[in-house]
Amino acid sequence: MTEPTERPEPPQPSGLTEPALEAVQVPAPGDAPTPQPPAAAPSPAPTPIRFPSDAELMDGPNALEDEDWEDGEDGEDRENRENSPGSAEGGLASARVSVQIPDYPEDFRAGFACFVGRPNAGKSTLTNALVGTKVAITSGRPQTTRHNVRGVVHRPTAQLVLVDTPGLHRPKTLLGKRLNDLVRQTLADVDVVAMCIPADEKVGPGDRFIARDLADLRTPVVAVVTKADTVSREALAAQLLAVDALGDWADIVPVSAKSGEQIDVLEEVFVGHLPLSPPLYPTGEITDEPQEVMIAELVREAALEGVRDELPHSLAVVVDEIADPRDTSREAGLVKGTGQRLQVRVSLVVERDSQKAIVIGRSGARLKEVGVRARQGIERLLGRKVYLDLHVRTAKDWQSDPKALARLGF
Ligand SMILES: Nc1nc2c(ncn2[C@@H]2O[C@H](COP(=O)(O)OP(=O)(O)OP(=O)(O)O)[C@@H](O)[C@H]2O)c(=O)[nH]1
Repeated sequence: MTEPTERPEPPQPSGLTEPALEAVQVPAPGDAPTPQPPAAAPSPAPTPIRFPSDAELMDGPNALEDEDWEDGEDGEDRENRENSPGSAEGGLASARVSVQIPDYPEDFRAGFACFVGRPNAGKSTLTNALVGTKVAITSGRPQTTRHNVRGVVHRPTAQLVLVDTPGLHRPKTLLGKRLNDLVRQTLADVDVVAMCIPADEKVGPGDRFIARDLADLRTPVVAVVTKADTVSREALAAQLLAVDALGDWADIVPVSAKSGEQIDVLEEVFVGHLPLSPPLYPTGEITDEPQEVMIAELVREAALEGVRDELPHSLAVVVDEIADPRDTSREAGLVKGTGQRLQVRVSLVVERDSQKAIVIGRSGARLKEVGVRARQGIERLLGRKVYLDLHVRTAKDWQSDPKALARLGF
């Protein structure tokens, strides 16, 4: 997976190919080109080169503004001009400039925002609401987010890259500790952090734990009171006061990702903290998560629908193989009778056999439902028909086994 804190190389704005001014070459007087006779021809007496006087140079055309000096100019013409003896242009002929006109405004801002907050605070839903499409998985079960899913919000004057993190929490397992480290690493490197606190739950020890952690951070932190639609105006006002007392915030914004209320305000607040920068992602790109991660997340989301509390922590999903029948270079390993469907093989890894039974369900009924739901999401994501093959495996206590964690991509 791409490191969440990595600032990607800004993409080349379309139509621009050379860095500004890189191509400028103004030769020194001694560099005036000397005509070379053809190798085989008898050497005529060399034409003496007269370097123009200062007055001639001042009167002559300014090579940097010379309109005739277009890229389309025929090479022969150029050579003739360069070689024309005594010409003032001969001395300055190779002076050339390429000017870049950026296709984004001068005051364009771009950068990263990161959500933190206790599990289930609404971070993934908020990411999706800001991006305007589903890029992060959500579920009613805590800790469904394991990866830094990025969504990119494109606006005419700004680009906001959202980094969704697992919730910071008191670690109980090795996985828990690694997740916390991952979050801290991310926070130090983004332009603005948003701490999510749900409107419908009292500020508690979990929030205080995170707020304390954020206090040492140099990055500005905005408090976001999520799920504002779930409470009355009075209750929301009381929650805003409680959140205000919790830390030293750059801003406090109540939002509802469900109704869309105040999402635009939050966006504006985030953009205000971003540096002046060219766009970081090409227009239209909304996430840089690898396709396989998106597929695995869709399967995990489908598998977590309606299961008991313990499972979300114990379930990992890995894409084992993606085989395309349209790829004529491969024949082996394709399932016959599935037509041109992309064949996606995925493993659902649990910690105990009892969990395996839950995921599979009676006579495989649950797994079948998971497959149908996940396949629909994957087909929407990829824009083509998919044959989805799900396998459930047990890897005993994988959350506390460093080798198993590495194999599962943590
Ligand atoms: N009514 C309402 N529910 C919301 C809102 N935002 C999120 N939820 C619900 O809250 C639950 C948790 O939302 P998520 O976005 O998965 O929360 P999260 O913070 O990403 O959770 P973790 O991945 O566990 O850290 C889901 O059931 C959402 O549907 C909102 O604005 N209004």
